[in-house]
Amino acid sequence: MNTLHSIAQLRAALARARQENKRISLVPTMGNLHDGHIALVEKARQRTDYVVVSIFVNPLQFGANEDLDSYPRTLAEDQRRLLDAGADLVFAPNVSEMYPEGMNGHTLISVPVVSEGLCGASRPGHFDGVSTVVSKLLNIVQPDLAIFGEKDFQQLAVIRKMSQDLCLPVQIMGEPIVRADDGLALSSRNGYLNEEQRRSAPYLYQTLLHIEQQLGSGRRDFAAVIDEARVALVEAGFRPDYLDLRDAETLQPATGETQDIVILAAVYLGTTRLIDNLRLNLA
Ligand SMILES: Nc1ncnc2c1ncn2[C@@H]1O[C@H](COP(=O)(O)OP(=O)(O)OP(=O)(O)O)[C@@H](O)[C@H]1O
Ligand SMILES: CC(C)(CO)[C@@H](O)C(=O)[O-]
Ligand code: BAL
Repeated sequence: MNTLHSIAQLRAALARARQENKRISLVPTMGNLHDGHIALVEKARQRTDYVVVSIFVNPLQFGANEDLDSYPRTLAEDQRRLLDAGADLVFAPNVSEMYPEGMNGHTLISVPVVSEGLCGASRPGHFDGVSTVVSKLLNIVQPDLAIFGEKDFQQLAVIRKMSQDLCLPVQIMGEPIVRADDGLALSSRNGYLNEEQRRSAPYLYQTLLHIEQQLGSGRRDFAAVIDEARVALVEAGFRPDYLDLRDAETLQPATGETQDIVILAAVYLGTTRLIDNLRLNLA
């Protein structure tokens, strides 16, 4: 397994794989890999012959007051995990390789509607940064398949729409959330939590399960169900950013008619922002 830092080297390596008629997949990440990332790599290995994992902490998707500088960068450990997981190639460019003329004035990909609201409202410009870097990575690697986690539910919806609207010749696949034994969705940012916060954190998923149970038992007063859950989160020490019921396909607010629902949440625990979601069918 090679780690390459330049686009030119990567393209040369991929040309060789293509000559051998290999089907290529891409798993885009920001590194600090955990079992959630490894599940994506394993799916990529099952589906394709040649797995590329990108590791790039993309400054374009971070807001001015966010954790770009403190985001964990653990390339050596990530390489060990990817070797064990059977990845073929790691692409770990630095910022100047991806943005040689800087980020000011760089072309932006902006996906309307689906990137507005939720994380898009709390993190202005975030999804333009994600869409832009993902489209660059897809153009650089030109994979047959690209795999993303459903933990970043809105991100996956944004990437699917971008890919469809721009006729990108790639299959976009989403993979289920991998959780710790206590239910907390794995995330690099869990590493920011102190011991006490880490003990409280699974309550977020328990809250989603409770909402699912309420809806499953027939409640349709969505606003009240959400308000009760929000109060419970606050009482448990969380600061909710959003907690919402959406149509899982369109991400528009769920109505009494919506069957395919996703409960979407972003909360702060101390200064750490956690996201999670749960999809359910009310048919
Ligand atoms: N627990 C998880 N289960 C499945 N996929 C995941 C999980 N966590 C992250 N992913 C996916 O891995 C890919 C890379 O995500 P990223 O490197 O940002 O990891 P992360 O742990 O979500 O980090 P962050 O804390 O920044 O959200 C994304 O497609 C993301 O949805
Ligand atoms: C898709 C991604 C790698 C783009 O930087 C990032 O948003 C992430 O890790 O989910
Ligand atoms: N996991 C999505 C990347 C981000 O939060 O910036």
